Amino acid sequence: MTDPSTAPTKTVPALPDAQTVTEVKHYTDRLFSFRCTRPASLRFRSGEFVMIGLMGEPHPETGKVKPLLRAYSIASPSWDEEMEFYSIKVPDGPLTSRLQHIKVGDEVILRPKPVGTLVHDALIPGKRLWFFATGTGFAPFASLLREPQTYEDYDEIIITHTCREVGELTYGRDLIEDLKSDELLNDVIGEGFRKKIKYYPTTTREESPKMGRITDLMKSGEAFEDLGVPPLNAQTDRAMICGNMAFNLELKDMFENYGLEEGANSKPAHYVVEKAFLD
Ligand SMILES: Cc1cc2nc3c(=O)[nH]c(=O)nc-3n(C[C@H](O)[C@H](O)[C@H](O)COP(=O)(O)OP(=O)(O)OC[C@H]3O[C@@H](n4cnc5c(N)ncnc54)[C@H](O)[C@@H]3O)c2cc1C
Repeated sequence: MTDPSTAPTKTVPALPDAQTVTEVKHYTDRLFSFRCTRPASLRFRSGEFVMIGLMGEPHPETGKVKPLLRAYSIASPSWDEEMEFYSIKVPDGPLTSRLQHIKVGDEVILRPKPVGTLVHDALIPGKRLWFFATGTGFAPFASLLREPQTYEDYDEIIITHTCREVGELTYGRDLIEDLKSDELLNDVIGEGFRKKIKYYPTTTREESPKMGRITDLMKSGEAFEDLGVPPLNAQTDRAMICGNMAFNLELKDMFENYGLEEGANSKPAHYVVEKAFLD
């Protein structure tokens, strides 16, 4: 029998950068959102992402545990007292197969080093701001839609969100509905801010009022007709893209044809792109 006083210790150390979960909402069997406490020292620009995660399993021999971290867009605006994230549930995904089971009071790891290109600083001034998202790519725009600067800088904000099924639009739809009663935006911008928002959700598989990929709907001109705006041009339009790789590349190609140039933090221009996930 092993003497407990000499057995190797397998205690899990206190979590570094631990934050406490304050709210969890599930939307579909593939999507959920959660809120957690915000590190006191964390400053970020709306639209940026951080690394978040959970501790991995202890190594069977050494007992050592390493954090399992993934990039996540911050879905809450820069002024929020808490942090919000909008997440996929990948059934066999190393992180999200576990993260999807978090509950209020649990701890998550949050590395307080925000980065990203989907920020106002990476765009030059314009009149109309477009957000193009697929799936969880809506997350950075959930942050920017609650950021007063978005409404200070632009006359019109158009948010397009393409998902396979109607239920996958719920997080974005609820958020835009809640903006109607957003007191901070009302106080800072005035009640006219609501009139600046145009929301254009589409589905590709399940039947909904507007079906189709946004790229196809733009190529045919249908999206512009529905929205009552002309196709994008470098004088008036600025855009942020956050979707899967194929979506990002197709839109980039279309934007170059419209005469828009890609911007970056170091060189602001007409549009910016970020991947919603790695592949
Ligand atoms: C800059 C950046 C920002 C990101 N922001 C978010 C975010 O706000 N919310 C979020 O859920 N994920 C986001 N991701 C993806 C995230 O980092 C993880 O990939 C995701 O949480 C799954 O982790 P996992 O360990 O369970 O599976 P992984 O091993 O990371 O992924 C397994 C597979 O699942 C698929 N997948 C991963 N993420 C997604 C996704 N979001 N939507 C659809 N399919 C996916 C991919 O095919 C991937 O190969 C972001 C990625 C990048 C690069």
